[in-house]
Amino acid sequence: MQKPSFQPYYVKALSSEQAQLPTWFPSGHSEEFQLILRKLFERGFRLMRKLNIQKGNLSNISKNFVLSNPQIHVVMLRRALDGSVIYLARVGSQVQGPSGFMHGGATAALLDDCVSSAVLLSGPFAMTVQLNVQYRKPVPLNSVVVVEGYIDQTNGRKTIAGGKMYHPDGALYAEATLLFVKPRLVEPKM
Ligand SMILES: CCCCCCCCCC(=O)SCCNC(=O)CCNC(=O)[C@H](O)C(C)(C)COP(=O)(O)OP(=O)(O)OC[C@H]1O[C@@H](n2cnc3c(N)ncnc32)[C@H](O)[C@@H]1OP(=O)(O)O
Repeated sequence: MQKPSFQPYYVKALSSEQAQLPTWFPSGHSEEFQLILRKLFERGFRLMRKLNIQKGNLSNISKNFVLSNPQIHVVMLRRALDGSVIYLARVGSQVQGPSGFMHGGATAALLDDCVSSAVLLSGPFAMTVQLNVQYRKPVPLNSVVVVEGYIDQTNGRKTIAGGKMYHPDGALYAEATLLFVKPRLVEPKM
């Protein structure tokens, strides 16, 4: 397998498999998972080029319902330019809502998680208080999606942010607007 011709990206796999990706493709993962990653990268990078992502950087990742879900393999990247976050995700067969398609709640959770990552990696702890999802096209099960999360504006304790979920070829599956609030009193540990 050839590396894509442009670097540098630093990526880390987040999945039920605990092993981390080395700088590039993993050796410790199952063949099936490596194949999934390759497909993700091949198709996802085309879109990332379009989105002008220059550097991916990941740290301080905590496991949660989405990122530790064995049915949702996520590779996460952070765009150095503006701190937006990209999730390349493969949705498994059990994340079903309508027959053959992804559950809308899972779509919302994936969008929330990706946008929350952008918010959390950019500033102080804040929680989602509003999430509005527009579902544009059904997402097939066992497919790869690209999710982008970005911050629109921060005003005091409030942050307005947005997220989009695409087919790797660029077709829009869903988009969301979110409001985050930095809690007044408690700062829960992530
Ligand atoms: C890399 C790792 C990635 C990890 C990703 C994890 C993703 C997880 C994302 C989530 O799912 S978070 C979980 C779901 N969210 C919650 O459970 C939040 C529940 N809400 C709360 O706990 C409280 O609302 C909160 C602590 C966030 C705020 O309470 P506070 O008492 O600190 O604030 P307050 O009630 O004074 O509100 C502050 C401002 O926000 C406004 N506000 C609060 N809730 C609002 C709301 N729902 N809609 C609109 N505005 C709201 C409120 O009106 C006010 O505006 P003003 O300052 O202008 O007066």
